[in-house]
Amino acid sequence: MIGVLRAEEIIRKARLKPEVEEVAIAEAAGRVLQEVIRSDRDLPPFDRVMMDGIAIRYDQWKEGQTTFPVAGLQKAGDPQHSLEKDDYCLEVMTGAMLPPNTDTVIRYEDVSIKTVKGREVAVINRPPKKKGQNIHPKGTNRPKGKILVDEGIVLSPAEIAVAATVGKSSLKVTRPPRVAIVATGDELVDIHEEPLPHQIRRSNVYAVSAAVQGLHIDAQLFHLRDNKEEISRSLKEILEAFEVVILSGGVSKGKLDYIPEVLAECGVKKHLHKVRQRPGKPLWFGTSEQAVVFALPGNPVSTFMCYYRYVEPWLKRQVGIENKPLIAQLTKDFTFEKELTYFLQVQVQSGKDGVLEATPVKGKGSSDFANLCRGDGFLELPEQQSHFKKGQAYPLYLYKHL
Ligand SMILES: Nc1nc2c(c(=O)[nH]1)N[C@H]1C(S)=C(S)[C@@H](COP(=O)(O)OP(=O)(O)OC[C@H]3O[C@@H](n4cnc5c(N)ncnc54)[C@H](O)[C@@H]3O)O[C@H]1N2
Ligand code: MOO
Ligand SMILES: [Mg+2]
Repeated sequence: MIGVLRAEEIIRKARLKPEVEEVAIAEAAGRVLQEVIRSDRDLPPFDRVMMDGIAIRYDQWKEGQTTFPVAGLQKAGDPQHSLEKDDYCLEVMTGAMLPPNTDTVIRYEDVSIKTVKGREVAVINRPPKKKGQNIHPKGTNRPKGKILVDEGIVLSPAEIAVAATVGKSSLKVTRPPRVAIVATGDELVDIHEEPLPHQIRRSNVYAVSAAVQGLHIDAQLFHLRDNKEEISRSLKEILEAFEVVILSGGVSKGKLDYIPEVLAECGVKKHLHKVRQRPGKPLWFGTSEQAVVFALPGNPVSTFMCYYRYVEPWLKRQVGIENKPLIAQLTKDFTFEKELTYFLQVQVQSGKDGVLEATPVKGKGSSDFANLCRGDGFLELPEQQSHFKKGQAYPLYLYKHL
C-alpha cells in the first residue's frame, strides 16, 4: 500500500488538455483568464477633477487675484468647456474633465460663492497649496496599451472592474472540464424519496457536486445500482462523454464492490488502489484515453475527505488555479497510533499573530458526516508520528471559507 504523498504524486501526473472558452463578464468571476487585458486608453483618460469646487489659472492667484467671476459649470459627463478669460473661474465637479486654460482646483470648502452686482463670483478663503492641486492627470494611473491583468490570473472583482473599464464585455477563460459524479449502491435513493428501512438517501454526490461548483464546474450526476452489467454499460457511456469521472462507493472488499473490476474492463488503467490513510483507505485512481477517474470510498466522510485532499487540488491545477498550501497549529494534543496518515476533522480560527489554529472536532468515524458541519477542514497528521502535540503545525485542507 502506498502513502498519501506518493498517491498525490501519482495523481498529479494525470493531465487534461487545457481548453479556452469565452464567457460574458457577468459569468467570469472566479474563472482563470486566458488572455491579457490591456488599457484601451490612458487611465484616467483625461485630466480628471478630483474635488467639487472651482477651477482657476494658478498664476492669476499668484499675481494677487482672490475673487473670480464664475463663468459656468463643468459637470462630470459634460464635454470639455473652456475658460473664456484668464481671470474667470469655472465651477467643476469631481469626475469632470478639467477645462483647458485652468490648472488648479480649489474645493468648495475653501471658497465662498457670492452674488456681486447680479453675477456670481468665487472668493478664495484658503490659498491653493500648489499649482495642479486636486487634479488627477491623464494617464498617470496607467498609460494606453499597458498590460493591466496578466494571463493565468483568477478573475476577482478587481479584475472584473478593470475588464469593464477597458470595454471587455466577454473574456477568454479556461473551459471547465466535463465532470460526471457517480453514486453507486443499491441502498441509495434520491433526496425527494422516502427511504425504506433498508435504504438511505444519496448524499455524497450532492456534497461533491456542491464542491465542484465552487470551482465553476457544473457536474452531471448519475446513480448506478450494484449490478455488474448495469455498471459496465453505464460506465462505458460515461467514460466516453466525460473528461473527469468521480465515483463514490463500491471500491472496497464487498461482494458487490464491482467498481475497480469494471473500470479495468472498460479500459481504465489503475494507477493506485488503497492508500495508507484514515479515512479513505480504499481510494482508487486511474485513467483511460479520454478520462481521468477518481473512485472514492463510499463512506461519506471518506468521499468528502478524498475529494478535498486529492480531487480538488488536481481539478484546480487543470483549470490553472494555484493551490496555496495552508498549515495550522493544533490547539490540543492528539494521539493516533496506527501507521496511517490521519485526517483529523478540525475547527479553524485565526489565533495570536495571525497563525491559523486547528481544534479537533470529535466525530463517530467515517460514516458520521453530520459531524463535518461542525468543522472547517482536515488536518493531515503524518503516518510516521503517533503523538501530535499542541502547537505543532500540519497541512490543512479547508472545506469552508474562514
Ligand atoms: N472487509 C473490509 N471491509 C471494508 C474495508 C476493508 O478494508 N475491508 N474498508 C472499509 C472502508 S475504510 C471504507 S471507506 C468502506 C468503503 O466502501 P466502498 O467504497 O466499497 O463503499 P460502499 O460499500 O459502496 O459504501 C460504504 C458506505 O457508504 C455509504 N454510501 C455510499 N455511497 C453513498 C452516497 N452516495 N451517499 C451516502 N452514503 C453513501 C454506503 O451506504 C455504505 O454505508 O468500506 C469499508 N469496508
Ligand atoms: O475510508 Mo474508511 O472511511 O476509513 O472507513
Ligand atoms: Mg463496499
